[in-house]
Amino acid sequence: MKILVLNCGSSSIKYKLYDMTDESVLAQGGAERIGLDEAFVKVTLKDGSKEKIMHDMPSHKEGVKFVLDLLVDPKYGCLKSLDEIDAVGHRIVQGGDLFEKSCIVTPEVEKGIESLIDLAPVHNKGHLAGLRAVDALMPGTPQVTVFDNAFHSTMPPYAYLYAVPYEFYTKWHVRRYGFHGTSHRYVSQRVCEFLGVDIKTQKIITCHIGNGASVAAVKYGKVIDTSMGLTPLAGLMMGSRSGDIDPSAVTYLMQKTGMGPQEMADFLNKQSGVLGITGISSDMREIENADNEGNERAHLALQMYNYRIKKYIGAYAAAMNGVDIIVWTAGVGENQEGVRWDACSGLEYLGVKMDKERNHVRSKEQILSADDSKVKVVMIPTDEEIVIARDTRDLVEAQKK
Ligand SMILES: Nc1ncnc2c1ncn2[C@@H]1O[C@H](COP(=O)(O)OP(=O)(O)O)[C@@H](O)[C@H]1O
Ligand SMILES: CC(=O)OP(=O)(O)O
Ligand SMILES: [Mg+2]
Repeated sequence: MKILVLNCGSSSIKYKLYDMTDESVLAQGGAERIGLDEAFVKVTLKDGSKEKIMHDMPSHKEGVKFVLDLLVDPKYGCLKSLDEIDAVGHRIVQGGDLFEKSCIVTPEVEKGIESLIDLAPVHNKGHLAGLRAVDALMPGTPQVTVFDNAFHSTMPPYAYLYAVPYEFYTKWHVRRYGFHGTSHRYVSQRVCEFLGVDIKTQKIITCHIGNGASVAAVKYGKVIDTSMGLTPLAGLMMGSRSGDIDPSAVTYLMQKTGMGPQEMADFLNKQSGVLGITGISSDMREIENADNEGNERAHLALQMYNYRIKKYIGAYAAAMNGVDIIVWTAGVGENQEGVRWDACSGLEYLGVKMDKERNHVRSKEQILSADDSKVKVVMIPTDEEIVIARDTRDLVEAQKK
């Protein structure tokens, strides 16, 4: 069975084509700057090298079409015909309380995802455009949606409710949902396989630190709390998102500046976080470089960023009455040793003792803590796409029966 996995962002499409007989990746790449000038696709070639192909993609429909064209291209692809693709799996960030499990796409599912656009404004619009583009270009091909909030659906009400009038929850579904669930699920399960322990006995804190970033408390295999909330804006400080902020600061600023809700939401999602503090970039590699060159705001942003991760680790150790494993994953978590080192320093009281040499590593399954550390700190490179491909295979096969 061949499965195409698509992660359609607001201006990007990441794709991976799998042969599910051995879960090998047949083709992969990513389109960027969709809807903007100078759009391009970066394709990983068979020898592992990457090539950038400039191509105008005014919308996701053209983006998906170009990705599909590349899959049947003799140089960049590996298929003779798109008919060889048995199913397409999509990452969907917000399923709200409509979707707590992966599902086969029907017109009702599409409508449900559309109704949730306001609760993941940066993400759901692109996902829907991707689903519809596949519908139009590969009619009849089964599609499966895998939701970022699904793994967090085990949180108890006392963790997911906000302390506002209860009707806000019953009428408007305002509550904590949590995101990056596919990643938190993958790394919490994988770290237990890696360490040879039973997940049902472990208290795990998973740190998914990428451009979007979140922490989850996974107790005995189930999420009991996570840092993102109603939308992916809450919790940690991120590339361009504020993370936690006093709601009064938001209403105060709206009064003072005359900004409306949409404009304010744009500021909090796109102009805040590391970008907002430094004025340099939302890309953590650039911030690390600027810090090394003595830029004070970059230094401050890193201190804020790491301090907030540390606070969530402490909070979730308290929530679980201890912690056995801390996992680091995603772009920053896998590549930036300084972030891991700072966020895990000063946690000796919890039984965390990092090993500097082991921590000097990138994107590899590896223990980062010292042998005598009570808590195992481990890096597990995330693989959201394989989880999506497996769910897609399972649902499509079950439907055939
Ligand atoms: N070698 C690297 N490759 C990719 N991202 C990296 C690397 N080192 C650091 N990063 C940082 O990781 C972040 C992107 O993480 P990623 O998990 O890809 O985010 P997202 O999936 O939310 O786009 C950026 O801030 C980037 O600077
Ligand atoms: C939910 C979320 O923040 O996703 P991403 O990290 O891909 O932006
Ligand atoms: Mg990501």
